[in-house]
Amino acid sequence: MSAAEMNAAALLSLRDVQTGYGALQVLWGVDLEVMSGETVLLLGANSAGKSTLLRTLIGLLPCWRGEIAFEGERIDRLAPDQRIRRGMAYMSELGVFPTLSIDENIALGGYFLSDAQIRKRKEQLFALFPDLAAKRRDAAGTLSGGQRKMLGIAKVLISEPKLLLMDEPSSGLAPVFVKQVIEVLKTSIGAGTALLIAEQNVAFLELADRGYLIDHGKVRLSGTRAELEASDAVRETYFGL
Ligand SMILES: Nc1ncnc2c1ncn2[C@@H]1O[C@H](COP(=O)(O)OP(=O)(O)OP(=O)(O)O)[C@@H](O)[C@H]1O
Repeated sequence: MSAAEMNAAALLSLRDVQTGYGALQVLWGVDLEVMSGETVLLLGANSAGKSTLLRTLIGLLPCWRGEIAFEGERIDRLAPDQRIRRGMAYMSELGVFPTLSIDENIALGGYFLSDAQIRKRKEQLFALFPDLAAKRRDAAGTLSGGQRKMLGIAKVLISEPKLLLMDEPSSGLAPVFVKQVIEVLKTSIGAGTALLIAEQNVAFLELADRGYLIDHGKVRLSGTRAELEASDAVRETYFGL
């Protein structure tokens, strides 16, 4: 069965995805789905393969075997920009260009939109992120770690993606900023945007409809938020219990 046939209603559907770096195989056959508007958490210990999976989904790494379908169509041979034009967006752990201004960083996220669309979306985003609006001409490198994450989020939201892939939005942040990022994601993500978030921080479970636990490049467990919260495997991975 192809990835698209597995669940025709899924926004994103993966079947037997395998990849790695040179001789090192990291993903060993991942099956996963994200439905429209859903928030899905990708949990897993260090080196489990979460970042590798997100890079493969956006096309920064080739898919060695298996299939990736987006809105029912194979995308695993498309270049990243073609995937972005179809409605995917990717926020890496770094997220922003420190030497460019806040304004320029946000505009970059919408590089394929018209100037008029960029202007309109920027004003909507600045209304959502007043801290960024106040500093819009300043270099992104002058922002605090928490504000940089907000900018990274604003930058990927400008294109109003159907699916936003986020790699560890909590990385490098103090707990107080992690809470802020979670709040911003709650309030700024529209119903039309599905999220797939790779995280080590279980606090993100509060955002999730469902999640997957990745272990050594395979899905060890999947379930609803409540099922993951109650899971011994998740507890073992995150709290060593
Ligand atoms: N550019 C690379 N070249 C070679 N090996 C890599 C590269 N990036 C990651 N790896 C290896 O791939 C494996 C999975 O790493 P990955 O970054 O996907 O894990 P992760 O689950 O995202 O972990 P973390 O939470 O620590 O980022 C690790 O063994 C890592 O050393």
